[in-house]
Amino acid sequence: MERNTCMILALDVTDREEALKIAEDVWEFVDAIKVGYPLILATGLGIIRELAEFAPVIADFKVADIPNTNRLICDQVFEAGADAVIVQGFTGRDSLDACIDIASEYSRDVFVVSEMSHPGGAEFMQPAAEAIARMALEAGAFGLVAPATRPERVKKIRKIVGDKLTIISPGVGAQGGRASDVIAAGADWVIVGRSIYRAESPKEAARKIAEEIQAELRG
Ligand SMILES: O=C1C[C@H](C(=O)O)N([C@@H]2O[C@H](COP(=O)(O)O)[C@@H](O)[C@H]2O)C(=O)N1
Repeated sequence: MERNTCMILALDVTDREEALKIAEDVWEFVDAIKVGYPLILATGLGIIRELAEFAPVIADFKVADIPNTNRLICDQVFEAGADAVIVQGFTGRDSLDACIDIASEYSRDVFVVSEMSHPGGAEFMQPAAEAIARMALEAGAFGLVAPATRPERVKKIRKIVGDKLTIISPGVGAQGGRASDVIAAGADWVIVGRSIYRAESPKEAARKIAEEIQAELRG
């Protein structure tokens, strides 16, 4: 993924037309579009190829099963045209390896969730987050998901992986995180959903956040 806007759109709408309209409106302000169960369950996997016309697509399925099932899932995801997949790390190294093996067959990328951004992410995942980050690094993942709601955690996880893994951070806006704070803490991309797709003008909302990020990067 080319890094220039440092922003990923989380397109969690459940209508195909609305999804395509928002993608058309905001594509110039994002480096990728993240889709997940809400949109895919509502419209089917075909939306991935349609959105790929606007930007690289990250399939956020939080893949978290035994190795064989993970393999089967990731095969479908990349067959559908996704550029990357988001998987959970808490299921352990063999399950992660299965995802990375399939991704490398398609020359595609795997992001591993280290710690989730909502309050519950601090209960069971936070204690394991650093070990998951180390595992992702050793396993050859492309990147990590780390919480924009806790920039100090992103800083800690960045220390563990150095510049070897890309960090993408959800939790900006609706969950209380600030884009500039988490970029300053070491995230490479921020993931933004409701603050854009629920805005009066998604285009203007995306422009505003992109400008905030660029101001932070200029220092
Ligand atoms: O820890 C995580 C993991 C997960 C992810 O990105 O993998 N997300 C996703 O990021 C987006 C934030 O949306 P909004 O809150 O801007 O509307 C949604 O698609 C969430 O499912 C998190 O919010 N936190």
